[in-house]
Amino acid sequence: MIKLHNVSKSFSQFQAVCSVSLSIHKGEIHGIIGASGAGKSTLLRLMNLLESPDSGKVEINGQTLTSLPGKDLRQARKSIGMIFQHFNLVANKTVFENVMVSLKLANYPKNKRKGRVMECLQFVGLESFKDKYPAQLSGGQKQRVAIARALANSPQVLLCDEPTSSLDPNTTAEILSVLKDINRLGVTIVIVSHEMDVIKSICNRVTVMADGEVYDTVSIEPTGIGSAKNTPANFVEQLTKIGGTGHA
Ligand SMILES: Nc1ncnc2c1ncn2[C@@H]1O[C@H](COP(=O)(O)OP(=O)(O)OP(=O)(O)O)[C@@H](O)[C@H]1O
Repeated sequence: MIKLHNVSKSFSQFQAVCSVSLSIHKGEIHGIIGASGAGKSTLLRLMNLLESPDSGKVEINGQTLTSLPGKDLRQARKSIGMIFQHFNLVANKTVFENVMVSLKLANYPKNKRKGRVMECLQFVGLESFKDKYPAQLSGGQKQRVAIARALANSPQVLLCDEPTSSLDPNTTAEILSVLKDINRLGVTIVIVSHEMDVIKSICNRVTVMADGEVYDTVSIEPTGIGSAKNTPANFVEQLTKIGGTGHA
């Protein structure tokens, strides 16, 4: 589904991602974990070319994103949604308008836009909040709007950058449950998180990063939302000890 081949990215002299090769399987929920500064967010942003790699190749669904001209890249990006830790909503637009932006940018058929926005808001349980502004919403509600916006163009992949790191445990569980529902629709999910319990509760496979490199990728049995309670101090070490189904 997503294939990275020897992908590298530097900022000035600093190499944030060093020759990473990784395959994300269709339909899985794939976690990326590692210490602060390990390169997790950069790696995620390389998957949709929000960061362009210095070298290497990024493939999605057999399409090599790194060799597509601008117009084709914009088209290919419609199949990749993304959500962020701080939601990135437009403050002076309503919930409805925030989701609409995504359809306008993708040139979605005009006569179907309103219906599609409402469908997406319904999916995340926020149709009655459509005329509110982001400042009138809780963190969890803001993330739901961001999810609705990311889903508007029916992506095949959803990239999630620390989607629950600003949320309390109950709201985290609610958002993870929405992500699980999205995955059941067939959407492949990649989730960057430093929260071990988040990774353990929903991911099928996990990639551990350290110093810009992939330390390991392991399969795990998701424990279920809300059931994993530990947040170990040394999560990289802990993760490699998870008694899952072994190397992937
Ligand atoms: N746009 C940028 N300009 C300069 N340096 C950057 C940029 N983006 C990331 N970096 C650096 O690259 C390294 C990896 O950053 P990245 O955000 O990918 O790590 P991370 O594992 O997601 O960390 P965290 O968990 O703290 O968010 C860091 O040292 C960071 O300072």
